[in-house]
Amino acid sequence: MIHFHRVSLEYPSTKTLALYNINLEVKKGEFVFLVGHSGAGKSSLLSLILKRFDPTSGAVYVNGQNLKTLKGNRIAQHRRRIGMVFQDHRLLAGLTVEENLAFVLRVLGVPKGEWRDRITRVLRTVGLVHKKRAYPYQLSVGEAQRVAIARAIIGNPSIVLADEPTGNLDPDNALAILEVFKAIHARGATVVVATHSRELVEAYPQRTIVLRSGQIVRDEKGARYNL
Ligand SMILES: Nc1ncnc2c1ncn2[C@@H]1O[C@H](COP(=O)(O)OP(=O)(O)OP(=O)(O)O)[C@@H](O)[C@H]1O
Repeated sequence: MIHFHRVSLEYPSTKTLALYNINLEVKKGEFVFLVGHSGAGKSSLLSLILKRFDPTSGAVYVNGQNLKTLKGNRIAQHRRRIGMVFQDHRLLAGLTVEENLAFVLRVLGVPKGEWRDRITRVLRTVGLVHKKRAYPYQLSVGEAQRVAIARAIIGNPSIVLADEPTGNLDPDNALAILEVFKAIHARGATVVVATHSRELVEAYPQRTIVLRSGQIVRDEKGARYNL
């Protein structure tokens, strides 16, 4: 589903070699933790899957498609098939929870008649049906992050990427977020979560890829890892 073939990424502005010779295969339906020190290259790797950048060398394939060959509208189409969650929730402040979700459905071109059911379904997944009329400022940080996940999955993406999704949360809230990712995984999505949190990795022993200075230094199933 996601395939990196000898991928390196150098940021031209600073000549930083963020990723070096990455070979990686993530299968459909897999759950992967991406761990490593700050600056190890986790966000850069996720950015390549989204085609925010092209690699300096090597190739990134998603569903068999070399992302380098995507142009114009097909890049937008590619990104719409991926649900992305960031450390900060990035909800639209002037819109309620359900309006934030409806906004995505409009962009995706989903017929209006389906909105209410789709919104209720994702809010049920994240346990926040009762907050659908709340504005982001009326939510706790953990709730806002769960809405952000609802927004990422409302288009039924086959791939969900998360960059430090629990970075702003206390351990209990972080585990609540993990439960949501587990549910998404259980429904068959491919999930890649970049995290600093050892607790998260230990709470859900899955494939764990350790990046160090832009290189993969470990890639194994299980909770134990050293950075
Ligand atoms: N847009 C950019 N331009 C130039 N250099 C960048 C850019 N983004 C990241 N870098 C550099 O690339 C390297 C990898 O950064 P990246 O953000 O991928 O690491 P990370 O593992 O996600 O770190 P963190 O855990 O702190 O988010 C770092 O040395 C960083 O300074």
